[in-house]
Amino acid sequence: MKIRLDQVVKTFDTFRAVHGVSLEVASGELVALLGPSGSGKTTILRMIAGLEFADGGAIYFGDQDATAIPVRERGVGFVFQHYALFPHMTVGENIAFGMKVSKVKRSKSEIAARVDELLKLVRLEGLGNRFPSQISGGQRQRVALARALAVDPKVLLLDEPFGALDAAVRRDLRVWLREIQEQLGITTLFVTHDQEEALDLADRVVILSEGKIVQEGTPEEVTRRPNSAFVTRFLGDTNRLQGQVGGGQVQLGGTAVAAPGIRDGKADVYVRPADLEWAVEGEGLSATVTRVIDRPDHRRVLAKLADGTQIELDVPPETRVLRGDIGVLRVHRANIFAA
Ligand SMILES: Nc1ncnc2c1ncn2[C@@H]1O[C@H](COP(=O)(O)OP(=O)(O)OP(=O)(O)O)[C@@H](O)[C@H]1O
Repeated sequence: MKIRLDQVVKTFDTFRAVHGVSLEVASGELVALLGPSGSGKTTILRMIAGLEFADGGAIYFGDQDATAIPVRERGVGFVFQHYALFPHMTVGENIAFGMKVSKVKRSKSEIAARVDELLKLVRLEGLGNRFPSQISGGQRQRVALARALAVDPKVLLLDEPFGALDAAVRRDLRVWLREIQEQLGITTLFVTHDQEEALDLADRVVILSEGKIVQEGTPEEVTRRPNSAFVTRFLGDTNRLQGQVGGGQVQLGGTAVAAPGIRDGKADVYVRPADLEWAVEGEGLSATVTRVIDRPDHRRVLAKLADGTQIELDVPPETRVLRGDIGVLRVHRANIFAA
């Protein structure tokens, strides 16, 4: 099922939370809505589900205007971060709940067979008789997904479903969710404020700020070609340097970095920590190391340029670098915006 939003607007009292958002999610696609807190992600999802009404624009399910489709008939499965399971029901009963209240009548044995099938799909075979308090947080979110999938939704809406879980469990669940989504081919919208999660999971990422879409594209497009300083900063750690563009290049400490399509004049040059190289001598920006932080797969070096600018760069874990060392930084890649 394809979903299309056309110039959707939502205002709460006098506050406009969503400003004319247009968006298309192809059938079977997994799209992440990514943005800082308050950017309107949840409001957009709730409007698609029919839990909130748009006060401008339109939402289409396939070619049909969604306002004409009652919430229960939209065929939407929802999983929220805090969409608690019914605590007094077993895992199996939780999964069966939607089927029992659905307009589509199923026999007891049909429901039991479907519950078994879903338990297998979410890899919780044998746990059907446990209560939610007797399983882990990650397992509970898998039950929540099975419950959402029980009634064969055409669209799956996930609102920070792994938000409350620890980092390692989140990563496992991401891989698992992607596999299930591909297996079922179900159109999915996933809300998150976690860049890594969005980039890992999605076919396409839609970045929101203050109720507006500021960029959308594949993970590769948005990471390699962010269209603004906001997107560049939001997608990950970055350094900001001042530069002067001339003839399609910007000069940084004696090295030229390509600045295609940027008009001559002052520019902000954003450089990710991994796109800087540390050298003891040679051409580059002179810097003094102020701190070294060891991380599992690299060393993060904090350094100061001659003009006092603080810089962060990542070097391989075995690099010999100490606080107080003086060297040079070379820029390998940058995102440049006219200032
Ligand atoms: N029922 C409501 N009444 C008034 N304002 C609301 C209501 N729901 C949301 N808002 C406001 O609309 C804006 C967008 O909220 P929304 O929950 O959609 O953002 P979000 O991007 O999902 O944020 P988060 O990541 O924190 O969940 C916020 O400023 C929020 O305070």
